[in-house]
Amino acid sequence: MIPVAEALEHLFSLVTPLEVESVPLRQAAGRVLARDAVATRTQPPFDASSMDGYALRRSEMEPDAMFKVVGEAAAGHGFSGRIGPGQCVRIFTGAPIPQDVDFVVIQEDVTRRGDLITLNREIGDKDNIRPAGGDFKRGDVIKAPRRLGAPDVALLAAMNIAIVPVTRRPIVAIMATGDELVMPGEVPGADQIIASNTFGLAAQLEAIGAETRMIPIARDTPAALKTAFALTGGADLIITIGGASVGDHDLVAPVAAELGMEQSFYKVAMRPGKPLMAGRLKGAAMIGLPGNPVSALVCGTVFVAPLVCAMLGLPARAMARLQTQLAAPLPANGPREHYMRASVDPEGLRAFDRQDSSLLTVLAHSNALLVRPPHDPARAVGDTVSYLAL
Ligand SMILES: Nc1nc2c(c(=O)[nH]1)N[C@H]1C(S)=C(S)[C@@H](COP(=O)(O)OP(=O)(O)OC[C@H]3O[C@@H](n4cnc5c(N)ncnc54)[C@H](O)[C@@H]3O)O[C@H]1N2
Ligand code: MOO
Repeated sequence: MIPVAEALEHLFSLVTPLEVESVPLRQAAGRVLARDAVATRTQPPFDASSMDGYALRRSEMEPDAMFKVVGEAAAGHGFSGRIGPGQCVRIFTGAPIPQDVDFVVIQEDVTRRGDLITLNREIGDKDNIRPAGGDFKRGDVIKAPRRLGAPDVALLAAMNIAIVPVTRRPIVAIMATGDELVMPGEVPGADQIIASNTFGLAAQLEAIGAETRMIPIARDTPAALKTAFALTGGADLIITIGGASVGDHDLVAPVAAELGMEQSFYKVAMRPGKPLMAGRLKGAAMIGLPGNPVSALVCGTVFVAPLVCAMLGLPARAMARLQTQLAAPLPANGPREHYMRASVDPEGLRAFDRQDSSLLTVLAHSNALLVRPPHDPARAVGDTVSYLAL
C-alpha cells in the first residue's frame, strides 16, 4: 500500500495535457483556456461618462454657474461639435466625452430650464469619467491555463475574442463490472442491485469538463471483461469500477494484465478506496476503482478529478484541503488515511456516525470529506482538522 500523495503523483505521471482546439465563445464556459488570450481592443476605447448629466469644463465650475446646453452625447452617439466657454453638452452613461470638456455633473446636481442649466451649490470633486483603457488595453492577456468562468467569458467577449483556444475534453470510458449489476430502469433479479457509482462518477467528471462514455456492464468473466475493454478504444482514460479486490470474482487486474496493462500501483493506504489500481493500457491511462459506491466516488474526488484537470492542462495538484474546527469529537484513526463523510457549517465539522463505504445516502448528505491522517489520535471539539469541500 502506498500513501495517497504518492498514488496521485504516479497518476499524474500517466498523463499529459491534451491537444488544443478552437471553440466559439458561446461554448467556452467551463472549458480550460489553453493559450493566452490577447485583447484585440482597448476598453473603454474612449474616455466615457459614467453618469447621466452634463459635460462641461471643470475650470468653469463654481456654485450657481450657468451653462447653455448646445448638444447631446449618448451611448453609441457621440457629440462631435465644439463646446465653447459657458456651454455644456447633455450626456448619458456610456457616451464618449466630447472634446473641450473634462467633467460630468450629474443631473441631480443641476437645475435645468429650457436650454440653460444652473449648478447646485454642492458638487463633488469626482469627474464621473471612465478613462480610455481603464478596464483593459489592446495586448493585455488572460493567462492560460485557466478554467473559464462566466466573468472570463464576458471579458473574452469584451476583448472581441470570438473563437477561444481550449484544451480538448478528455474522453473517459467508464466500465462497471459485476454479475450483480443491472442498469437503472431495468428490473433486477433477486440477487441483483442497480449500478449506481458509474452514474455518479460520470456526473462528477462531466461537471469538470470530461466527455464520458458508459461501457455496457461487464459480467464477472474474463471473456466479458475483454469484450468490455475492447469497447474502450479511443478513450484517453479508462475507468473500471469493481472487481478490484482479492475475491475469486475480482478479475479486473488479471484481465487488464493479460491485455497488456503496465501497472503503476495497486492498493493505497486510504479508507475508503484501498484496492485502487492504476497503469497504462493500450495508450490510455487506466484506473481501477473499488466497487463500493462511496469508495468509487471518494476516489473520483481524490484521484480522478485532479487527473482529469491535469489532462485539461491545469496544474497537476491535489484537491485543496481546507481547515476548520471540529464540532463533534472523533475516535483515534487507524493506519489508513480516512476520508470521512461529514457536514460542515459555521459551527464546524461533524463526521457522520455511519462511515461504511456502501452508504450512498450518507455521502449524499455530506458536504465535506474530513481527512484524517494515518494514526491520528482521538480529537476533541474545537480541534483544527482538514477537509475537502464537496
Ligand atoms: N478479504 C477482503 N475483502 C475485501 C477487501 C480486502 O482487503 N480483503 N477489501 C474491501 C474493500 S476496502 C473494498 S472497497 C471492496 C472492493 O471490492 P471490489 O473493488 O472488488 O468491488 P466489488 O467486490 O465488485 O464490489 C464491492 C461492492 O460494491 C458493489 N458495486 C460494485 N460495482 C458497483 C456499481 N457500479 N454500482 C453500485 N454498486 C456496485 C458491489 O455490489 C459490492 O457490494 O472489497 C472489500 N473486500
Ligand atoms: O475501499 Mo474500501 O471502501 O476501503 O471499503
